Amino acid sequence: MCAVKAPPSYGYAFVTAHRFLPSGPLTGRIRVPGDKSISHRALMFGALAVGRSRISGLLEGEDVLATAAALRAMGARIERSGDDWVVDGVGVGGLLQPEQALDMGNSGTSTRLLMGLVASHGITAAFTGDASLSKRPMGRVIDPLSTMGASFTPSPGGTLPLVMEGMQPAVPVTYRLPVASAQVKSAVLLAGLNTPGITTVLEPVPTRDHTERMLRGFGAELTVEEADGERIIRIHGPADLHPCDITVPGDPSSAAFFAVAASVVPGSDLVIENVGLNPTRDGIFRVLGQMGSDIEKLDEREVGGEPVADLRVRHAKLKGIKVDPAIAPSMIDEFPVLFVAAAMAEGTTVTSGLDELRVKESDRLFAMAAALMAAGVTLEEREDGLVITGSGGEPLRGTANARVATHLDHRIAMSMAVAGLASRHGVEIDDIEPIATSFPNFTALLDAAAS
Ligand SMILES: O=C(O)C1=C[C@@H](OP(=O)(O)O)[C@@H](O)[C@H](O)C1
Ligand SMILES: C=C(OP(=O)(O)O)C(=O)O
Repeated sequence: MCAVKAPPSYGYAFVTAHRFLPSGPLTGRIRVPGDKSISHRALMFGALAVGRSRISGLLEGEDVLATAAALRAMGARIERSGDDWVVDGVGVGGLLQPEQALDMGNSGTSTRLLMGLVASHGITAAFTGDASLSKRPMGRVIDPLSTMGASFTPSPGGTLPLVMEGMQPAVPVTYRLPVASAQVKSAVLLAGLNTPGITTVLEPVPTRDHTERMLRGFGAELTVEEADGERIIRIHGPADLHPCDITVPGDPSSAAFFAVAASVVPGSDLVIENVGLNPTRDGIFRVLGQMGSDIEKLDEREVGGEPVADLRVRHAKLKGIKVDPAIAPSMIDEFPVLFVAAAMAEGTTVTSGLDELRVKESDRLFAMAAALMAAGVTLEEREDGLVITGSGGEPLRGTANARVATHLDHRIAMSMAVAGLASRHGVEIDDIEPIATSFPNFTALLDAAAS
């Protein structure tokens, strides 16, 4: 443990550098926090229901808390109650105009989904975010929401900060997604909640389907059909949402860091409890399986309408593979840590079709290429993926003073923490503060599993 707090270069809060040292086996049982995507949606749909929803297992990460704060600013009551959270909704159409700018912090999901909600309410809202979020493209939601009637004043390049004016009643549209994005799909469907008529999203490449599953659970009239190889999702508005009790399963994106860590650190035998395994999210476990990992699903069950299991992960000799780009949407946030698994495998791993990684919290292809090279990994950065030559299970050989830059990206920080466990000298990360956006107890769990 070497944590050094220092003033940041980007202007607020603190940065905390941390060296993740080579580790002994990961063992025992751990439980990762609630799913981030489901937590955002539970708060939003609860806020639009008439009555009180109760949420257990909510992720208390900064991203989800930014969603909660924004919904409060628009009239919902959201409070922690013991271990649960309660949400008193305002009803679809009932969002109030926020008095101040909505601070979205680091969270793309909060921003794009809330823009969808505001689009069909007769209110004006300003959205701001941190240095990372302020670089991310919002044109992808501005385009369809404009055709529904909302108007926008974004910063140059279609980014935050921006001001938007919703339109009530908005106009129902049929929108074919030009990019495989659950955030864009959800923004249009959420705008459709308060739009009279049928709003349709055509989805050529399936993405995570929590919005569809959960909106139906809250009582929306939403149908999903498949035709000519695409999903057709229709929402009938205006919708009446009824309150729900929701149990949020563990986040597979968070579990992935521990699944890779236990796979690459010799002697590991770790159980990760309560992991959500929705087929639109479980690509990482399928790809690790193709690489020869030893991951067993125990006690498969359903939690909150989602498939869940405990995962027993044992150290295994991984081999490099060519990753099918078609699997990317079901593991889009897990590529940084997959690259670490590839760095420890025998042979070469080739990834492609990953252009979307360039517009996440950081350019994740660039950031991971630079970080892994600093950790001693041989790789090639291509336009749409990385080609990584694995160490064959040998600890990564970076120099003792190598330091990696996380670019305000929690997933780069956690992936390189895992690389540190499997390295000869450890890996120093310039700033671990962003980890709190999605996985506040990450280092505590790592210390517990590796002790
Ligand atoms: O809808 C969601 O909850 C999310 C969708 C994905 O983003 P895109 O829709 O931009 O791919 C993912 O990267 C993000 O962490 C969460
Ligand atoms: C991309 C991510 O989140 P968001 O888009 O919500 O910032 C992520 O959590 O990896």
